[in-house]
Amino acid sequence: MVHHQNKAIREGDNPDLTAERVTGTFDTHSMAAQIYNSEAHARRRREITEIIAKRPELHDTKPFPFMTREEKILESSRKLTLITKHMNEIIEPNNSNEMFHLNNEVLGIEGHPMALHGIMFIPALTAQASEEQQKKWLTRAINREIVGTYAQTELGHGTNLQNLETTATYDVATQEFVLHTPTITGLKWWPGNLGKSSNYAVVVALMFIKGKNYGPHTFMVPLRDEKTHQPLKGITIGDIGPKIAYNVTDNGFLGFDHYRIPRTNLLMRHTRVEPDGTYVKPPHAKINYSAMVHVRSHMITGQAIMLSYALTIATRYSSVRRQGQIDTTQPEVKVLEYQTQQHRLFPYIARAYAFVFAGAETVKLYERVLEEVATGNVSLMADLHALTSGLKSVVSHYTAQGIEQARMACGGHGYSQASYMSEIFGVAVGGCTYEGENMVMLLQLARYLVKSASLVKTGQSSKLGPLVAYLGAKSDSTSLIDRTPTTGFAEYVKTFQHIARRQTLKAADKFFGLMEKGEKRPIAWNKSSVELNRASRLHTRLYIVEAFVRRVEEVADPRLKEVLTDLLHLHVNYELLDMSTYALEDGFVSSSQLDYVRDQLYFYLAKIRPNAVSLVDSWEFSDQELRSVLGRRDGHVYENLFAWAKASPLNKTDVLPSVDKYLKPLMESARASKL
Ligand SMILES: CCCCC/C=C\C/C=C\C/C=C\CCC(=O)SCCNC(=O)CCNC(=O)[C@H](O)C(C)(C)COP(=O)(O)OP(=O)(O)OC[C@H]1O[C@@H](n2cnc3c(N)ncnc32)[C@H](O)[C@@H]1OP(=O)(O)O
Ligand SMILES: Cc1cc2nc3c(=O)[nH]c(=O)nc-3n(C[C@H](O)[C@H](O)[C@H](O)COP(=O)(O)OP(=O)(O)OC[C@H]3O[C@@H](n4cnc5c(N)ncnc54)[C@H](O)[C@@H]3O)c2cc1C
Repeated sequence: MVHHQNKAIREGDNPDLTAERVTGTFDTHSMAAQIYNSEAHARRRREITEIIAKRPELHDTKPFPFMTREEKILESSRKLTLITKHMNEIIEPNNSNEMFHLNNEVLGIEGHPMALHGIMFIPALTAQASEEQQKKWLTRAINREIVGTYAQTELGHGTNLQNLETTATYDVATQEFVLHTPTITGLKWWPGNLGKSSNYAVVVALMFIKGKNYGPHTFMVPLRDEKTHQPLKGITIGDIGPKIAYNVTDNGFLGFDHYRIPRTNLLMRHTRVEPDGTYVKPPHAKINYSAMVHVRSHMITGQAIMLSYALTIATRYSSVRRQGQIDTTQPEVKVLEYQTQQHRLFPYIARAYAFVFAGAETVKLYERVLEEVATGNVSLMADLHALTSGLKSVVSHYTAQGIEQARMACGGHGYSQASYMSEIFGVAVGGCTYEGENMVMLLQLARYLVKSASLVKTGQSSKLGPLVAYLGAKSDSTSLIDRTPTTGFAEYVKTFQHIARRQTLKAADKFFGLMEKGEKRPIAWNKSSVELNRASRLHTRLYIVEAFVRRVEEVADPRLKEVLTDLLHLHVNYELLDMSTYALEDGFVSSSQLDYVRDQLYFYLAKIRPNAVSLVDSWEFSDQELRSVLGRRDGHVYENLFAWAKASPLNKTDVLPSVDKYLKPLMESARASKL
């Protein structure tokens, strides 16, 4: 038996797809270890996939697109119950990476009744509840004795937390907080699983003590009776209705009518209210925003995975779809042979790898900050906030763009729900909004960049943190791309640094200049905000390139290193062309240098071509996880598209009741009137 580098090869597969896999130059299991950050985890993912494959009760009973929302929620609850019961037979206890994979395989990306329980409720309790409170609630939450969510956003306010309307007013006499929703716009609106599933929530409300507003604080709030699941008195609660996607999750609304909770339900790890109403300040004003930072840190990887779903589907399908000829004397080609198709897909494959490498670094930094904050050291919170704000915005933006490109690359069949592209897009694009609207989060990073620019301008560059140290460096007068015998990545990094530095300093100049001319700070900020956000994007894209370079430098296996180096070449050339306006503006890069960059790009599209399928196979998504007829591992697309269509609920009968009721009489009366 021949041992291929690509471990997805099986007998009986579509030969067009097998031919792609045979040309792969690297071991896909080893690449999976890069993607998932360790050989052990990549192996465990495969083991979990195998266990699930052998348990039909954990499989979808029919394709998701054929289910109603209610059916999907029922089906998801059934499987959630099973995996809760058999968790220890499938994954290692409390291993969040394994849990993430188990959920994606069994429950899928459309959410489930305990999605927010794991993503935000438990992280909020872990970071913000005191030890005593954790003893009371955290263990019960981890055991799934109670189900919770994170209720912050309201109908009228999501971004501007200072103007939330839900109030928590301390009553010294009873030592209780009184939660109240004063208006319709003060209703909590959007929290995942709030509508129907959760019986508790970490609620964010403005805290008032003796008439003074202390701003947003987090409270543990019971919402429903633990036995009957009926809403408790004083609570109005429900589902907000269907969304673009993610409809298995019951995003909800919630109102309070003078609803009382004990003083000790204020989450008190970092902040306290004494029985007499004395307020004890936290060590950092935004310490209670930790659940948001948790999601922002982890969603970089989550987004990379969704982008890779779409790219896996489109790249496999492009290898079995034959349409048209390049050489008219030859048979029809696989659509992946077209340079335009490669240009549509391969730069996004490179981005998906870049994002997952950046995501791994972010999670590491997050874990470090979490540990430090637990001991009272808040020094890295601002850096983490700036980094994750930029990354969540840039990565979710390009993920959505990439998924849409992948859908279009599948032609007509990409528009069918059999491709699953619309759901992947719908779920992923939510990431541009949740956890901070992208523009808003870029502006958060811009605050950090402007402060850093001030240090540079006042000769204090030595005080710059490592993520922005390049802002204080001196630039070469022109880029050395194509001017040195072997143009390496260092030249590209220097060019990206130059572009990001120039835009940051320019945007900061504009902002400070407007203030010097007499504009008030917030007005000057608003008038500079498009330029500021450009700086934030460039800074973040520089970080992503650097993370990619760091990873490639670490790789020892020469075959992996070669293909990852090819991907990195593709990435830096594509990125530079995409931001060439900035590079051309001050003549740092000339148009002849851009011609070189373009040639490099085409060279690497062609070089990557034989490895394209192996690069997407390396993500090791099972068919169950992808839920896409077009993206099937075996490449047998056409017969399965036909089977899928035949299974459509509309095809259960030959004549629909709507035809009997309306169309037949309509046609009959039209015919009769002609007589
Ligand atoms: C785990 C796996 C994940 C995979 C995910 C997969 C699928 C997920 C599916 C579904 C979605 C799941 C969850 C979504 C849940 C939500 O959406 S929860 C709601 C999220 N809401 C937001 O993100 C709101 C956005 N707004 C804000 O964060 C804040 O309002 C703000 C814009 C940051 C401003 O805050 P405010 O208190 O008004 O700030 P102020 O102007 O007073 O001060 C600004 C200074 O504060 C610093 N700062 C802000 N935040 C932080 C922070 N977190 N850490 C450190 N510092 C922070 C900021 O830098 C400013 O500092 P200056 O020094 O003054 O510049
Ligand atoms: C799928 C999904 C799941 C969610 N899950 C949860 C959840 O579990 N819990 C929860 O509490 N919330 C949740 N949310 C809510 C989400 O966090 C908010 O919708 C998000 O933070 C954006 O806030 P907003 O809706 O108020 O947008 P808005 O702030 O109203 O944004 C509208 C526009 O105004 C702009 N804008 C607003 N403020 C500024 C500013 N200061 N400067 C410049 N431009 C600005 C924005 O850029 C945007 O273009 C979820 C949302 C979605 C879509």
